[in-house]
Amino acid sequence: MAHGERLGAMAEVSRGEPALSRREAESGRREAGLSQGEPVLEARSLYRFFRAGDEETLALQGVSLSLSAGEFVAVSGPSGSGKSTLLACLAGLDDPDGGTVRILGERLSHRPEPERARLRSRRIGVLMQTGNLLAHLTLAQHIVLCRRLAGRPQRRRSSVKELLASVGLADHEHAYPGRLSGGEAARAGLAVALANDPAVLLADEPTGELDTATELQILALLEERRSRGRAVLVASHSPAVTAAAGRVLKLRDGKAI
Ligand SMILES: Nc1ncnc2c1ncn2[C@@H]1O[C@H](COP(=O)(O)OP(=O)(O)OP(=O)(O)O)[C@@H](O)[C@H]1O
Repeated sequence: MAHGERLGAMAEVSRGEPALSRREAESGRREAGLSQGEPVLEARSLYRFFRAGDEETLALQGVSLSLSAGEFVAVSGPSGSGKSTLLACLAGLDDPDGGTVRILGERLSHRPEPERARLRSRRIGVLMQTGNLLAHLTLAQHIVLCRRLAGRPQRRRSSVKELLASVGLADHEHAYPGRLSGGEAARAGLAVALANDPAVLLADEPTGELDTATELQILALLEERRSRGRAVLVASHSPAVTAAAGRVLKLRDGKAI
């Protein structure tokens, strides 16, 4: 069984629901307004330098990539190779010193922060290793807040529950992050990143602190996103992540190798 199929089967077991049929996957893509293979995120010749006194770090040196609907790509490379810097530029959390990032054809880089934030909130989900949740908000409040910030009209109240159920947290609508286990917090962070059903999910070491079983659960959920025609990019040191991805972008010293 191919790794993707194994992850799909795991998702099925973990949620007690059948794996997606081809028709369901196609309908997911249509809902998102994406066609299979359509370029969703494009980065051209990204450069990022950091200066501290006389020291200059060349964190990214001309990295290009294209991520399409229905793709799961891993970014791997040794510590300091530029993975987090790349993800931050792709998410519009940081601005590259050179090169461009486009999301669904619209330029994200070199725009004022409020415009980048607007595009990010509507089209990109961001998942980090930790720090995805605010201590004083329940999981339902996180999701409602993300939708409001994206200017989305409130959907049915049940849609919050459905989203939480999709990551196995149906009964945690009113839970605060402090009450969650590490695995639950990781899945809750994923639900929040998916609150606006983004075309692209960018995840930076999302499984770094998780045990193997929880890592596989998260990977199964990412694979399900991919199979629904969304794009997924994960920066990670984990061999399980690179094995789950359809393609791996390797970085060394800020360059794609
Ligand atoms: N804000 C910053 N100021 C100065 N240097 C930075 C900054 N952010 C990153 N760097 C440097 O840029 C290089 C790339 O860092 P980055 O965090 O992107 O690597 P990474 O591959 O994600 O590493 P890790 O796997 O350890 O998270 C490193 O040399 C790092 O020290």
